[in-house]
Amino acid sequence: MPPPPGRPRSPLALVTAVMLASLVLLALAGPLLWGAAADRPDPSAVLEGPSAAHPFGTDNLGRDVLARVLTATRPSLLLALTAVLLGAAPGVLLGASAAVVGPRARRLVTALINLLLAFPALLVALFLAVVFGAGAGGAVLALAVAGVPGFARLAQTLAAGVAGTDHLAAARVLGLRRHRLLHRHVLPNIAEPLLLSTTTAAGTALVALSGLSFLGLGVQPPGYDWGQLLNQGLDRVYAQPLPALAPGLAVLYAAVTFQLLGEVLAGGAARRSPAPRTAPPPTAPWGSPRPKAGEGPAENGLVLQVEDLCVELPTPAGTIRPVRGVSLSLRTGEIVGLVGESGSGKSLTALAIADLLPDRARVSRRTLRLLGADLAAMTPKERDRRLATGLAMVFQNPATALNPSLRVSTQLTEAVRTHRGAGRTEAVLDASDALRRVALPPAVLRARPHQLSGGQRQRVMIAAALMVRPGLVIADEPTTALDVTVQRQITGLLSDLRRDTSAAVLFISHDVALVGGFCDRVLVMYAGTVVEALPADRLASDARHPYTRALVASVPDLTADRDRPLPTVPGAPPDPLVPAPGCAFEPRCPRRQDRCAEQPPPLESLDAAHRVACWLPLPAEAIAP
Ligand SMILES: Nc1ncnc2c1ncn2[C@@H]1O[C@H](COP(=O)(O)OP(=O)(O)OP(=O)(O)O)[C@@H](O)[C@H]1O
Repeated sequence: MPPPPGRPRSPLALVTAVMLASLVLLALAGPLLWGAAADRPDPSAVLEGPSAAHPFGTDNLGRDVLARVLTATRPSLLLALTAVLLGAAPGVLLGASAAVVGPRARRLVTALINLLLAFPALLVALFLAVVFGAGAGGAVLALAVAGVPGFARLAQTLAAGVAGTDHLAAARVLGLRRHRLLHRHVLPNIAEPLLLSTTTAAGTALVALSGLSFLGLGVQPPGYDWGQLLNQGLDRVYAQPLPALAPGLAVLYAAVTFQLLGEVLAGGAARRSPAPRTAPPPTAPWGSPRPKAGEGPAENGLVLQVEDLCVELPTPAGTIRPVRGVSLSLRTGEIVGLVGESGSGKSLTALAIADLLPDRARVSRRTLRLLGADLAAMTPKERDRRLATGLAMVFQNPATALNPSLRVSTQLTEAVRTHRGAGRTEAVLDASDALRRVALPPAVLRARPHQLSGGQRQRVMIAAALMVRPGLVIADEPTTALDVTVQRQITGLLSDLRRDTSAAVLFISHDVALVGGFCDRVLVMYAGTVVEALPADRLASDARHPYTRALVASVPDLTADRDRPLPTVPGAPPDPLVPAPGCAFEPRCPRRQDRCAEQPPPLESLDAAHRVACWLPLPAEAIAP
């Protein structure tokens, strides 16, 4: 338990360390030092009270009680720890599995845990101890089984937190199998709190085990543990309290030690802070060319084809339709921006394409083709495989998109090892090449995410995307959490990725200026639909939808009067629970007419490259250059 640098070791930690060390020493040395005295009967000193020779008296065979208590440290601790570990292992596996199994199995696991928790653990332990028969083995097994539901519930709750993280979503996109998701991504991230609980549970198990021995259900003579010594001492507790007090104090001492250990470990975990950050290196040019992207051939150059994508989500207030008939397509080597205000449905569109929406979401689409393959017609397994090899996601927050417990090398190599069957050395060489392409030194392979800056982490995410050689990269606000200089570096990297691998990039952002300067085409989303699609270089000068125009106008430029508030799109986005019968932008639109409130406008072509969904699009000449 090393304290964080510069912090004094707390007195509690010191006391705990001393208590723990004394217990360990006693457990190791007790039988050697006092074992003989503990087992040596002395008919001349039967049931004696405290004396200089026997500070805690003797038992009914004249054996020294103190020697027996000290010798019993080892079996008492070993049995308690065994019971905890035997209960924790299946409990944790059962609970944590809920984060990686399908919805039906998850419901089953939850129901099973709820059912098991309905029975009080102590009663279960007592009942099972009777069923298994009196003895140390039966008592340990009974306590282990009784402890399973508690560990399962704890692991389930902790794993639910990991289940919603971007790094698990990213690992799912990579198509990792369930057992790998479990032992690589879920268990390492819940290990710390589980360890803390196991420590405190060891104290509880010790008391419970002593209780069972005390009741005659645990360790049987000639073996003995603290509970059994307590039982023997209790017969004469009124006449001579010390023989009963000694094992009682030992149980208390060990239980308090485990409790304190849990407290100290928890305090240490809370204090542990990320390592100092280092500045990202400047963007370097790409190295040697990579093989072209994607596993399958793009159909007519089309990497992604989505038609009429709809998402429905049940919420406590009612069902919402945050994505309503989105159609989009991306060609090889194309960077397409998806822009819109917060809540317009950009992320849900991306998640629906990547099959990463929560189970309760209902998704429908007329067409969903990735690299020529019809995802909608595939079995879930085939779809997972196609998505894993054809699509890579780069998430907004690189801090959560990388698994904090794994080294960068593991995170980069696991997908290629899984899907391409690449050997470890080949995968590591590939990973170091991918890092070089995002201008990170190979030393980063040994780092854990918290040792990297935000920009470096996002580079690692892009390197991970490079590793699977995807045909399509979906980058969901990948630069939002980064400063402007690093933003430019990251968009530069994505451009290079497109150039060198021909991957198509769907770049999601609410930053119209960024998208206009970096993408080939832009799709503008409002209230779950695409309202305008046009070449990026025409965004600033040729947008025809009043909403797009308002978005563009809200971007400050260097000539903006700094004394005046920045322009915003007037009004608020519509309530997703109350869909408008007509154009969703109508209440905020300066050009609205009766028809706009009655009928939703279709997305119609203005020219070969420009489509707009508006009954009254702005005329070209009305727009300032
Ligand atoms: N898991 C969810 N459950 C219920 N509603 C959700 C869920 N995820 C998103 N929504 C709602 O769906 C709508 C669209 O959300 P989405 O995240 O796609 O928007 P966005 O355009 O990506 O916004 P942002 O730029 O803020 O990420 C919002 O109204 C949001 O509140």
